[in-house]
Amino acid sequence: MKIFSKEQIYSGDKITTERQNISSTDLMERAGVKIFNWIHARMQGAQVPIHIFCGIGNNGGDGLVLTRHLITHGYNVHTYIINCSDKRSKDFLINYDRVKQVTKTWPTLLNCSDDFPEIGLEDIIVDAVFGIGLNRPIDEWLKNLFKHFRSSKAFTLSIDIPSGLYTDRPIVDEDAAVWADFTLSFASPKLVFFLPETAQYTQEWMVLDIGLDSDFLSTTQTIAELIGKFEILPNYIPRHKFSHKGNHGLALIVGGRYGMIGAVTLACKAALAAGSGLVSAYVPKCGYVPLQTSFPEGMVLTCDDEQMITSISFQTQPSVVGIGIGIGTHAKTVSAFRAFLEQNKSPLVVDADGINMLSKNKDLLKLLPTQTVLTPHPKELERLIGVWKNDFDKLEKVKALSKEHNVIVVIKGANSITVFDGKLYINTTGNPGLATAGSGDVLTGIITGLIAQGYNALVAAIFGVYLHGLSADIAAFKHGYESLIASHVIDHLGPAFLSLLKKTKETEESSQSKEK
Ligand SMILES: NC(=O)C1=CN([C@@H]2O[C@H](COP(=O)(O)OP(=O)(O)OC[C@H]3O[C@@H](n4cnc5c(N)ncnc54)[C@H](OP(=O)(O)O)[C@@H]3O)[C@@H](O)[C@H]2O)[C@@H](O)CC1
Ligand SMILES: Nc1ncnc2c1ncn2[C@@H]1O[C@H](COP(=O)(O)OP(=O)(O)O)[C@@H](O)[C@H]1O
Ligand SMILES: [K+]
Repeated sequence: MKIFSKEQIYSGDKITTERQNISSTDLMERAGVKIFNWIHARMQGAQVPIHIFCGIGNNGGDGLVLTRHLITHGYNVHTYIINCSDKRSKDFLINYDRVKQVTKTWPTLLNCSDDFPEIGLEDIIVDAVFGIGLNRPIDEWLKNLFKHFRSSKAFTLSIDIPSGLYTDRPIVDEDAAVWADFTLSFASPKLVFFLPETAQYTQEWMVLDIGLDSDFLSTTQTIAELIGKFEILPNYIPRHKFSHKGNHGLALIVGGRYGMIGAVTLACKAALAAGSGLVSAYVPKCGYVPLQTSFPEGMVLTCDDEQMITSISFQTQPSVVGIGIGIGTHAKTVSAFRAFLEQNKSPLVVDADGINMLSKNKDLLKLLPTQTVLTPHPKELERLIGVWKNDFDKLEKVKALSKEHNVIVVIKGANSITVFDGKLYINTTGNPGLATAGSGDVLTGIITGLIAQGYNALVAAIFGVYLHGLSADIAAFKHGYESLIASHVIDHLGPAFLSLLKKTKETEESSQSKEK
């Protein structure tokens, strides 16, 4: 699903009204009706007090359309206008007048020094204060209003975006935005729903289709895309009946040191379970017996050193090399890594200490083949790009690194983001059960295994992150978040592939889906 920028949404609005020959008021009516339908389907006329807080722009206008339809359907509605500015949008004013036609009770005007209305625990708050048009910090009174929402503990539904959040900037203060239970967003979810500093402001979200021009929707290139099942499926490469292991590549995992052989084992197993035809490990000698014992499907190559990798040389030509897991950053290992990069001809996936070595020896970045996949966790990323001021700054820094060295960077975490060529691919699978030792090693193995069998590096990174999360989601049903361990993610890769290919509704990967 595309994630449009604020500018793109405004232009989509304009194009739609022109091409469909409708007014902006008509489009607002559509938006408000969609929200009404969503509420009505769930509330079925229940007389729970609904408090609708409207700003004076078009987000407030949406709130007023909703007010009118709720009133005409007999709901218990209390509408408030946040009267902090003299400017009112045209469609706000039109809908303000239209409310008059359905009730004798005018919305309550809240001047920005007034007391707040009482909100009961069982009531519902609709937040239509600001949408994507917020353009400056909000004042103290508004912050206190948002705090009042929060302390009421009433269910809070935000329209389009939790008020107070910008689409393209961080907020400085957690009281400066509404903490929504649910957000109904128009046209596309907003990027801030997926970033660590702002995701907390909405627990759940859904996109409402308001019939924007279909050409606009399909041809507009966005800088961010949400990756779900329907983005992944077209990239899936089916197996041929007569294929043999030689058709599905050789993945080589290079890493490990004394005490860190388990990480390599996890990555190797994951590469095989992701579909690589053959998998080899390249480890120090101490890894030979454990790997041969615990990973009978694999081959094991060793360097001369017992405890750590001091040279990397092998006779085979792997389809891809996954390097860095548990490898350490000893000077001898750095030299071996440098020598390897100078003559390497295979595509690369670099993780963990591989990334740490790149961070400490930035000249090595120049030796990476194009479209190398880097999979840093937040600390590794910080070593690589430096401290960031906020999520937006982080994304810019990663884009710059990716562009300069022509590499694909997977920013790991909840909603991992794969960055390449200025574009962000935001993952929708995965759960906090993945916050466990070794889950990153499994991810590296999966991506390496996908490249081995012929997926291009960008697809492998996006698909690998998706599959890793999906497998963890399936495994979490059995094991719960706490008991989920990295091996379970490998064990459930099979069910993850199957669920991806199954055509039933139950395979929908997330409740956060586009409206049907
Ligand atoms: N296709 C779609 O997606 C559709 C979108 N629609 C809806 O339109 C929404 C966007 O509407 P919008 O452009 O009127 O902006 P909105 O967010 O209502 O706020 C602007 C007002 O707030 C004010 N203001 C700003 N900052 C402030 C501050 N800190 N403190 C105080 N005031 C502040 C600002 O004042 P000004 O800068 O003019 O002085 C202005 O008056 C969008 O989110 C969606 O809900 C649908 O109706 C139809 C289809
Ligand atoms: N809360 C979370 N929700 C979803 N995925 C998560 C969460 N926490 C961690 N992950 C995923 O788990 C993996 C952890 O990787 P990493 O920190 O490198 O682990 P390790 O070094 O132990 O192998 C990443 O793929 C990350 O995206
Ligand atoms: K809002």
